[in-house]
Amino acid sequence: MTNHLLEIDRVTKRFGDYSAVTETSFSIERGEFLAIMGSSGCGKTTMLRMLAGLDQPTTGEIRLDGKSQNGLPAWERDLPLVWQSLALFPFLSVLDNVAFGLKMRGIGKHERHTRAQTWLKKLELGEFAQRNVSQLSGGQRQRVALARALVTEPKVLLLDEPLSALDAHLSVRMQALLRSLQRELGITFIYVTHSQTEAFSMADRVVVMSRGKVEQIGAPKDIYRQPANRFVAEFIGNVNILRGAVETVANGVATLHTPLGFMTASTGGVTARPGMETDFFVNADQIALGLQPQEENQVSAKLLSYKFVGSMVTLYLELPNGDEMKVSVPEPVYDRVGVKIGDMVHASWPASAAQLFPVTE
Ligand SMILES: Nc1ncnc2c1ncn2[C@@H]1O[C@H](COP(=O)(O)OP(=O)(O)OP(=O)(O)O)[C@@H](O)[C@H]1O
Repeated sequence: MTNHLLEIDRVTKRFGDYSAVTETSFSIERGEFLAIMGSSGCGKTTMLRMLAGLDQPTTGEIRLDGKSQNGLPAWERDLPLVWQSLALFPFLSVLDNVAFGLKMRGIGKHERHTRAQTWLKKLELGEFAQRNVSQLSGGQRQRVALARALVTEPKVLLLDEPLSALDAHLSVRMQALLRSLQRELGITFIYVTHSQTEAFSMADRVVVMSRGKVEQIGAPKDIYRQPANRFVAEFIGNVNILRGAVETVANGVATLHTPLGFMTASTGGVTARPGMETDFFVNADQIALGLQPQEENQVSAKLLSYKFVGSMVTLYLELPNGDEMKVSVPEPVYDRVGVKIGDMVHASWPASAAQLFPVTE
């Protein structure tokens, strides 16, 4: 007997010659909020459709509570996986769209309308209850679809980009709401998104996919701080990737010979051998800026541009070898350093801010 709610076991889905999902394995726990994240066309929706029983794997197996679901259509499963879909009923009011699932369960009109109203209010849609869905904006429709999926309080809810049409403020509010509802109701959420902010702010674990394959699975913090490879590091985007040849290794720290001079980096458990060429990453928000170097690894670089990202400032520096380096600092630090475009500045970081990628052979 297994404790996993869902197991995806070496699943491949081909459309003709094209492999949309390739040899993918991972599991989902009961009550977990799992986000599947990746760029357009990487196979997220295909994976969700297979979990829902709307598509069948070409090879491999999907197990629910240890039982194979291969060949079983959605409606024959012991545990229905509710799919949050944007396809609302155009001939029904907003209220009746949301109450529809309750009507199908034989719940009386008064109760289903009261429950539908409660969910509409939670999703900030109370005033639209009597409207026709054709009179709603894209973002309002998305929230009606969410209310319709949540009103029946399913055990497992599959969500495909449910907040993509919302503006930034509303999206942040809805993220907080979804997260607290998911915890409160104990629903297992499988949530497909291309948005790192959504995935990282809500999910217990994130699956990062690329070209039909899983690149990394882990808690948001682990993916952010310990990207498994170059793809994840570039996709998550808050690191700099450097390359060097290992000179020495001692106490979990490698000294590397790089085009920018000698640098140190944590091995992160990788067996690094002298002479080995390897990529390593430096976290952009662990780099100190100043007129003098403050940490053991340092480069002097020219400020090319900067941008404000919330309360942080991201600075783009030109390194002596022509490469670019990104540095994120809190706004007061940026003000204190007082560097202007075209100025030279020292960027420095400790070995603990840098780490080798696992070697893929
Ligand atoms: N029915 C189909 N027939 C042929 N190819 C398909 C079919 N469905 C999906 N694909 C292809 O499989 C790949 C994965 O598609 P999928 O919809 O899973 O991507 P996605 O990660 O959800 O992308 P997006 O973020 O753009 O929605 C794409 O290249 C797509 O063109």
